Amino acid sequence: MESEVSRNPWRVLEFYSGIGGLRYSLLKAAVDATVVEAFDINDVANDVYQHNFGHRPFQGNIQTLNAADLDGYNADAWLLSPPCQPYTRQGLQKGSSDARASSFLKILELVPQLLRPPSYLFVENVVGFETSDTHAILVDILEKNNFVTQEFILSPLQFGLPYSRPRYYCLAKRKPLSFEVPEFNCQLLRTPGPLLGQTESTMEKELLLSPEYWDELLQACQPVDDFLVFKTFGNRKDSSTYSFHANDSVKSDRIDEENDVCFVPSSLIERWGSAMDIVYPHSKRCCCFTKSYYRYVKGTGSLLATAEATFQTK
Ligand SMILES: C[S@@+](CC[C@H](N)C(=O)[O-])C[C@H]1O[C@@H](n2cnc3c(N)ncnc32)[C@H](O)[C@@H]1O
Repeated sequence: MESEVSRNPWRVLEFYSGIGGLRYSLLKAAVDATVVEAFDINDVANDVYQHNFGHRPFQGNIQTLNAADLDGYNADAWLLSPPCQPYTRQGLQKGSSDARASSFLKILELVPQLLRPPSYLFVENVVGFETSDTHAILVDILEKNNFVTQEFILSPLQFGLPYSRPRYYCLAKRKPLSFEVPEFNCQLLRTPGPLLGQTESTMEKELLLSPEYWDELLQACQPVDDFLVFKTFGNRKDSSTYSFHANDSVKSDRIDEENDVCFVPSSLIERWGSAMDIVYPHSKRCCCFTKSYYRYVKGTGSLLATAEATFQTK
């Protein structure tokens, strides 16, 4: 992809920048690119982004941007990870009629008005987006504005990363740019092979349905520990288990600051049991951490415990 663009480094706009996941991906992809602006409405996310990258995103509603604003950045590539709540399988799946979809629809509507449209687009969302009316609008607008697309549903596990939730990705290039394997245009692909110029074979498609394929991926991927910033967690305890007593209070047990240990109190484990998704540094999978992390037992992410709590009676 890199050699196709005349300008280096690429000028990139990161919409819905959050804490900067897509910017990290850009770094990892080792593309010669510079993020000329990031946009997010949430000040806490922007604090984290600023901490991570030393640049504070433009703080405001993306819906207020107009074509002249976007042309002003003269960007080669747009990265977009719009809110996923309108499309999640657990949600109401209101799609484009959900107010949280409006800003993305507005950005798409601006594409035909641009004097300097981007050459590349990258869209990320949850599984469920691909069957939504917003998806139909995305594909229609891209096609009418000379973009070719390839779409994927991929799990980070397929790249050796301990995160098990598959995601929807759309890659778009403006003609005359093209994909290495154009036969995959306008298809929804489920293996990373086509990204590397390989075909998605019938055998691979069958493999995707087999639990053994996913088990093997789980075994082969890196542990969560490789991605933890605070490696000192739990170091001051000799063992990886952490003891506390039956009548210890729940509220203060979540993080033991003195010992730099995070754990889930066994009283909670006993109460909620298998409903809780607890992951440890050695785990080979986890699920998305949301802003309601730990406030609910289910659906707000895996709980990270750096030590296992053991239950003791006094
Ligand atoms: C799915 S998250 C993106 C996550 C991001 N890729 C990351 O790595 O953290 C969606 C983000 O869009 C932001 N957002 C939602 N609606 C917005 C709007 N209308 N204008 C600007 N930002 C918005 C939210 O604050 C949230 O950070």
